[in-house]
Amino acid sequence: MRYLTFALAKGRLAKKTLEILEQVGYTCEEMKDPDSRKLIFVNEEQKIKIFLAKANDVPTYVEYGAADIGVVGRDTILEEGRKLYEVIDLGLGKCRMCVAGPKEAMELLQHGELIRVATKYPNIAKDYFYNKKHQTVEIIKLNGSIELAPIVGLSEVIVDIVETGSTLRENGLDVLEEICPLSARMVVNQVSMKMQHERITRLITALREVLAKNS
Ligand SMILES: Nc1ncnc2c1ncn2[C@@H]1O[C@H](COP(=O)(O)OP(=O)(O)OP(=O)(O)O)[C@@H](O)[C@H]1O
Ligand SMILES: O=P(O)(O)OC[C@H]1O[C@H](OP(=O)(O)OP(=O)(O)O)[C@H](O)[C@@H]1O
Repeated sequence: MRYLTFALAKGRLAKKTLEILEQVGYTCEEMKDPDSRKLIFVNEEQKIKIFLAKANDVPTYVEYGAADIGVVGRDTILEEGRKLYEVIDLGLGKCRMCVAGPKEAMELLQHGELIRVATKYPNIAKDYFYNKKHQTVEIIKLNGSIELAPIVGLSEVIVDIVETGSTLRENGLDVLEEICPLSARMVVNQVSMKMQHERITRLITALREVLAKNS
């Protein structure tokens, strides 16, 4: 039997993803060693390999077939726009993609003014403003602490993830528009879906049962 290779997003989603995989019977004890610098883990008996990668890179590994399966936030899937099958919503890491800013910026949005939008997600922001709202904006790509941008005058609004809303609140910003809900998804390489169809289908069914039991 061929190995089934998983690419998981490291960071926030990793621990819970591993717990869910464990519930469907896939385990990698070695991964639990916090001091390990090893990048890929193999379970010879179960014929699986698991590696953790930077979230943005997970769709790339899956599209090219370096991983058969990936687990990553929907934000990353939308931003990367890779060719893959999104097969299951794992319900982890629930949050929302929003346009946010100071209250006063609402008027600029409503009047379709040429505003500056700072974001870690330029493709999602472009799709939202250009295709859905037909509003011309200037997109400014940042890599973190996005909420700073309207405070220091880099942009009028931001497009970013909102979970509890505390970061916005503590910085005097508000959600101005909601773009879409987000959560972690399992994605599958298009060729693997055909070549390992039975095994992947069995995994999806087992995951559905675990998620139903957990809910
Ligand atoms: N409060 C939150 N902030 C950011 N991401 C969240 C939050 N809640 C859930 N998520 C989900 O968790 C995923 C991973 O978040 P994480 O912060 O670990 O990665 P990242 O933002 O890509 O990492 P980095 O800070 O290295 O750029 C996000 O892509 C998103 O789907
Ligand atoms: O609604 P909240 O619960 O406050 O969560 C949202 C915040 O968390 C994320 O930032 P992250 O912690 O990933 O740091 P970053 O700004 O460096 O990306 C996101 O970009 C928001 O800033």
